[in-house]
Amino acid sequence: MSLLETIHLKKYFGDTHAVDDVSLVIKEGELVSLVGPNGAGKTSFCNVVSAYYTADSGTILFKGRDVTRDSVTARVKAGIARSFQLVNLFDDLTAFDNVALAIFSREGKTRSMAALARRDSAVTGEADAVLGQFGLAGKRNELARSLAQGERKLLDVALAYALRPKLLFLDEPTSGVSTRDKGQIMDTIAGVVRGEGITAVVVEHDMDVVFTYSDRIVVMHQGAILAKGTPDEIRTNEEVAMTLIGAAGPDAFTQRSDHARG
Ligand SMILES: Nc1ncnc2c1ncn2[C@@H]1O[C@H](COP(=O)(O)OP(=O)(O)OP(=O)(O)O)[C@@H](O)[C@H]1O
Repeated sequence: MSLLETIHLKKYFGDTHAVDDVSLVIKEGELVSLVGPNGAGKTSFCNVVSAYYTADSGTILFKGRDVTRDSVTARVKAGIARSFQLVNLFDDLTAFDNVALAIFSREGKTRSMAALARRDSAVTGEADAVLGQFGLAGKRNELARSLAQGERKLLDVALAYALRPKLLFLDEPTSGVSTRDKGQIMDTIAGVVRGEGITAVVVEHDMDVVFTYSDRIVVMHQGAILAKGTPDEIRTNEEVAMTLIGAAGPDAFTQRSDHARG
């Protein structure tokens, strides 16, 4: 069943067609990777769907309802959440307090409720459970600023997850971490979203990660959709390979990652 449908969605910045007539259906429960060269429009697409940018034209249907003109808050309430390319944490608060505050904000309360959050057993129980799901229970009392980069990325995703979305946009959740940490981060994220039946759209540059974890891949180029399909279909799509890695041949992705490893 379709969870999200964009119809002829457009967002322009002057002459830049950041999102250019994108019609896309995201089905309930799938993990979709959104890939494309720098400037392809991936983040802009996420921003328009999550209301950080206003669409110039087109329609966004979420669970069949037109949310195109709804605010960020209204879309979060409807079940759309996102994390950002640059993590969005309160650095001077502990991992636990960051999650507790996300839970409070879901309830429409504000940062000034931090002290109260710590005494609210429903919130503390849920925050600890979320930290556990993201493998961060041992980091509960550490300041966000002191966490390793991979832990910060996971905590950032945990905050978006704490909003209890039906649809979660994750903007480059593995950027800036080692290859080994990428696997661990994606294992954790995929485990949580699949376990909870959350639909996820992941912006990602690392094609090894993309091919390993995606149910479906959407390739953007110059604001538009260049291709979409299963990992096997995208892996063997020569136009996609030329656009993403500048190499031709049906095995281009495999050779490229063998080369990178070897
Ligand atoms: N707020 C903005 N103001 C002006 N131009 C913008 C804005 N946001 C995005 N753009 C432009 O829109 C185009 C698409 O950018 P976007 O960040 O969506 O691409 P991307 O595929 O996410 O790139 P990357 O992989 O580098 O993050 C780029 O040309 C970018 O400069």
